[in-house]
Amino acid sequence: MPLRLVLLGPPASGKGTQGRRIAEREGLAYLSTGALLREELENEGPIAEEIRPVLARGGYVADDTMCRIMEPWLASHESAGWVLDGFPRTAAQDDFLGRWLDERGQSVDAAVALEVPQSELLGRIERRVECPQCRWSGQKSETDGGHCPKCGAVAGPRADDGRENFLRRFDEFALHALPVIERYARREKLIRCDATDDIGTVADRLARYIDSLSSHGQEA
Ligand SMILES: Nc1ncnc2c1ncn2[C@@H]1O[C@H](COP(=O)(O)OP(=O)(O)O)[C@@H](O)[C@H]1O
Repeated sequence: MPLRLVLLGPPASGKGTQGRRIAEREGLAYLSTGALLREELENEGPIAEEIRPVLARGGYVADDTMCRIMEPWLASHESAGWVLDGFPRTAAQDDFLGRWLDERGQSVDAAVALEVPQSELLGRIERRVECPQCRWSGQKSETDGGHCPKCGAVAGPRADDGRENFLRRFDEFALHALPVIERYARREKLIRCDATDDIGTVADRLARYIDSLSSHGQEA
């Protein structure tokens, strides 16, 4: 059975960095909804006007819109394993995902909650850059003199990574996404992972959790 994972955690907790590593290691597809939305903005796609003010103020995009975006992606990855970074972020999105998978006899195998104190997150946000070409994202210190380590394009700060925007996103996380984390805890599908250490240490920790998932069902 392909592995289906969701990554949960506050802004800058490392969902993108760790999500890509997990996907690469396990041979899974990876989707960042945040990157998808930023691409939509840059390409002036059909929902660009709707989402522009929402992203600018650090709010969450409407559930209906998010589910409409997710449906074709899920459909085109129906028989694949995947790592979702940024979805579901609300109870309604979690209901949608659960229904969609259930109709196909599938389910989320585990949710990984990356835990980092808020004081550390703010520092990470201030140092974060993203590549406009391949959407690699990481700390400025990981770039090659400002160039993306993956494709070489010039990486720069995200427009939504100011302090005020971060604080609003953090509030949205506490209000909407924490209850989703609690849902997975009640379903006994939650892996809580201390994500304060360096990238390699957190990646090794996650790899151990995921290995034990694959070999013992959900008993990680
Ligand atoms: N599932 C979602 N539901 C609502 N809004 C979303 C969702 N995924 C992404 N977004 C929007 O995209 C923004 C950026 O997301 P992301 O790149 O994951 O950054 P972060 O996790 O640092 O907030 C969010 O602040 C929100 O406005």
